[in-house]
Amino acid sequence: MTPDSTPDTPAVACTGLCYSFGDTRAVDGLDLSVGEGEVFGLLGPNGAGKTTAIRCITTLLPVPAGMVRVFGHDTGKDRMAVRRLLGYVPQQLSADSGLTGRENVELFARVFDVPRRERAARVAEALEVVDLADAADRLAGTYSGGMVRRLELAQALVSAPRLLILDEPTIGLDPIARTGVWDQINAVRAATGMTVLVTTHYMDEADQHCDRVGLMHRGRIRALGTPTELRRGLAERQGADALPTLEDVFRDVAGSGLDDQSGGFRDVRSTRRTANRVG
Ligand SMILES: Nc1ncnc2c1ncn2[C@@H]1O[C@H](COP(=O)(O)OP(=O)(O)OP(=O)(O)O)[C@@H](O)[C@H]1O
Repeated sequence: MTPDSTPDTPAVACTGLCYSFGDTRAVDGLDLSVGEGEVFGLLGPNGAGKTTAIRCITTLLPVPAGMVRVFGHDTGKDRMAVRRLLGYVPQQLSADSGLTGRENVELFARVFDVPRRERAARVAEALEVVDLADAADRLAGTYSGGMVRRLELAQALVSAPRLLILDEPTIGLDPIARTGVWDQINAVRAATGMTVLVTTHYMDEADQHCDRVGLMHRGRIRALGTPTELRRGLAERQGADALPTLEDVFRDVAGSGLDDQSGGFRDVRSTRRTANRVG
């Protein structure tokens, strides 16, 4: 616990967060609270503002309007304290193909100030957790897309963060590799009680793995709850017998906006970005 936090202090609290790129209002008054120990899914189409919000939470972007706190620390005033508490797996490639898996994780251990004496053991442990111990001394450039994603997870985990933030961790992976990545995330969470904030386009994954989800559209959360609450809520509003899917819920919330310039759930843009990333 930090000096500013109590057992009820949320892992992440955004209040009225706004961020613009020129005339584009990427995040538009975002209110969000993620409880400690939750797996929270931030969902939405391309351009909804998910990555921008995540970058504000991770302190990579400033917070020009509103407030963001991580375990009670103001990201504007206490940037280093926030950074020490979190592990971040960005959409862009963060592993170096010219280094071995172990060397990649060692690099992160040094950057995140893992004490020198503990470093080798912590690196080995992180690689073991993501099931890469046997491949640890191979060049990352020889890894499959799923292995690269798991290596990036090990990089984020080596500093033993209290909050793990993953931006589209499974996009572009085949279904077996997607399951593998989620297995590792769930295993770590079960072992450590760590809070997980994840963005994804895959509604089925959010439904299966997230305790709560926030459906984001045009810079704001438009619906919030457990996947089952949101699906039951729509069934009641529609008087439907069968339970709708989360994707149905999102279409109901976002309406025709999904078909405009913001893109659709499976917009090719992100897939292409990831194909480049792991290629
Ligand atoms: N560096 C930038 N410069 C200008 N506009 C940007 C920049 N980054 C994002 N935007 C714009 O801000 C809006 C929100 O983008 P953001 O990447 O946060 O959305 P997203 O929900 O993460 O989408 P995706 O799923 O494609 O990653 C979009 O309209 C996008 O075009």
